[in-house]
Amino acid sequence: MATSPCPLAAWRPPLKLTSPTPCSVAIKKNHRAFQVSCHHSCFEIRNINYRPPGTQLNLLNDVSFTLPEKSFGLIFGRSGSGKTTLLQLIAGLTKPTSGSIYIQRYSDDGSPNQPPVLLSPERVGIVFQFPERYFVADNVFDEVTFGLPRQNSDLKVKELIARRLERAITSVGLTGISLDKSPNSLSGGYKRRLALAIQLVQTPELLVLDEPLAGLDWKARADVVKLLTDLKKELTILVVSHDLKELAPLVDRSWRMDVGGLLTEKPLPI
Ligand SMILES: Nc1ncnc2c1ncn2[C@@H]1O[C@H](COP(=O)(O)OP(=O)(O)OP(=O)(O)O)[C@@H](O)[C@H]1O
Repeated sequence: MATSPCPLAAWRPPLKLTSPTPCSVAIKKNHRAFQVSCHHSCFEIRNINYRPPGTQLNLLNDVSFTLPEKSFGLIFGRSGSGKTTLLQLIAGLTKPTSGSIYIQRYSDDGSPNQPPVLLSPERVGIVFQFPERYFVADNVFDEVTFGLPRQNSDLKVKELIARRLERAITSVGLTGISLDKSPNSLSGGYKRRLALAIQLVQTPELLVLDEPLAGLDWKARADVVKLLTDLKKELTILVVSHDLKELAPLVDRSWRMDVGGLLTEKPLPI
């Protein structure tokens, strides 16, 4: 795979302006020079094609894009154009017909470390549209720790699970909720927080979310937007959504998916 210099060189605002750091690029704003800290890894989706089994046409056609770590990407576009399918491919739930997804790490001087590493599905957390429909446990504790080795009696493993649980619950703001509560008894907004905690407990590096605001009232939507704003400080987030106005303040990069599975980087049409 051909590698390119750190994509931050072509990065656009919004940018985090910081004091000079290693791996930084100088930009000028209002005639003053700033240093912009560089991202040290990027998720690189390269030439993804996908043709569902038994069909004649590609649903996704040569999809390529780059998402620097701790940035927020948004994919919008017509219903049925293949956005959800792309998220499922990135999360490793479906295999692309061709193409790959990498993590490219950069050294302090901004040059790419060789070679890029294939992104393993364990590094990706996916929250489906209406995730509450997939809750399986009787209480919040079991729901969040479902995928962890809870039967392991090793004290170190138990401590690790407890730490991860606490961290996930805290980072989604579920600390005031009893872990004995039924997931289905939570409000709409809290169910979405729980769905995020289920992924965060697995400590993903990339979080992909399908329509995170769908079906919520205005208050819950505002809560989820605030939560995603906080999570963005720690994680790379890729969202598929039709709710462009509400998510716009978070968005660093956006792409439009057109029918025929063609993805193009575009500003949000708002
Ligand atoms: N395995 C498959 N076999 C056949 N068709 C499929 C398969 N997977 C997806 N499709 C079809 O591909 C199209 C794109 O689906 P997808 O859900 O990815 O679109 P989308 O852009 O997310 O739409 P929406 O915005 O409505 O959620 C749909 O028409 C879907 O039925």
